[in-house]
Amino acid sequence: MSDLVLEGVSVVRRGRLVLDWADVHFAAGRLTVVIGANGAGKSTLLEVAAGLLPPGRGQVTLGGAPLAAIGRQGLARRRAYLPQSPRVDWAISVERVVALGLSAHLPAFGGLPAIWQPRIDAALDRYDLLALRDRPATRLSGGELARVMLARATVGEPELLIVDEPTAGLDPRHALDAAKRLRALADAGHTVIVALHDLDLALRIADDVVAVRNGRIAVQGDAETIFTGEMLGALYDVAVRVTRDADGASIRFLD
Ligand SMILES: Nc1ncnc2c1ncn2[C@@H]1O[C@H](COP(=O)(O)OP(=O)(O)OP(=O)(O)O)[C@@H](O)[C@H]1O
Repeated sequence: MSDLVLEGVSVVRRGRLVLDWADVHFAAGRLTVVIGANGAGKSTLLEVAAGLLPPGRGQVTLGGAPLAAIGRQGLARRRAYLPQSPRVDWAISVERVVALGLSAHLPAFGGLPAIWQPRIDAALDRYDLLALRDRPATRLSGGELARVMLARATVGEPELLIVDEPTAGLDPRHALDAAKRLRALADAGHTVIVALHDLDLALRIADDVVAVRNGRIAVQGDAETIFTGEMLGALYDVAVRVTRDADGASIRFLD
């Protein structure tokens, strides 16, 4: 498993600097939560980290190798990226959508080799989708589709997993389950990067935090140390109290 490192990364979109000299270290075996206000640059950071948006300046390396040198197929085998609000544009079964997560591993021609079927079944089971496997993915609720997309992103057990707001639209049971699955991947040594607005969930699952403000990395490091009311207050311009007790930590916005 490999660390993902961004060095001096800047991105200009439509003439605006939206990521300014980002130096970020995403460690293998850690779950890093990316937080920040709307428009701060979280999705941009994740797209660059996934190798989908080339930075105007700086470089991104996985296990010491620049993403460009790893190549598109090599990268597709090693990392999965789940964008914010993913869509399915035509009627394809839930099972087929999940199988798409294996595309980079499959031979170029022919059907799905039987050896992969148990992986697909396990991914459907993990995300509580067995009853929906033959349903067209265009006929699902928002939360059901979000679970399908998580199953697709994780079915290949990618070394690097990057997910943007994966729990948006999930009910509490499924959000907690999804968060636990992401945690389990990090515990198994994978590099897991998750952008989240749900700060309670972030506190619950993060090993590390990267806080983005106005296109700059405001702070990054161990969640225990830097997840404080003061840091969150400065990040979101709102008074925040972080309380830690026997049940874990919780966040209260005070105004
Ligand atoms: N495709 C694009 N073209 C031009 N500007 C963009 C594009 N995508 C994002 N931006 C701009 O880049 C900045 C950062 O956007 P980004 O989506 O990275 O923020 P974010 O922190 O993920 O926000 P949110 O929490 O609302 O999802 C914003 O000012 C946004 O308007």
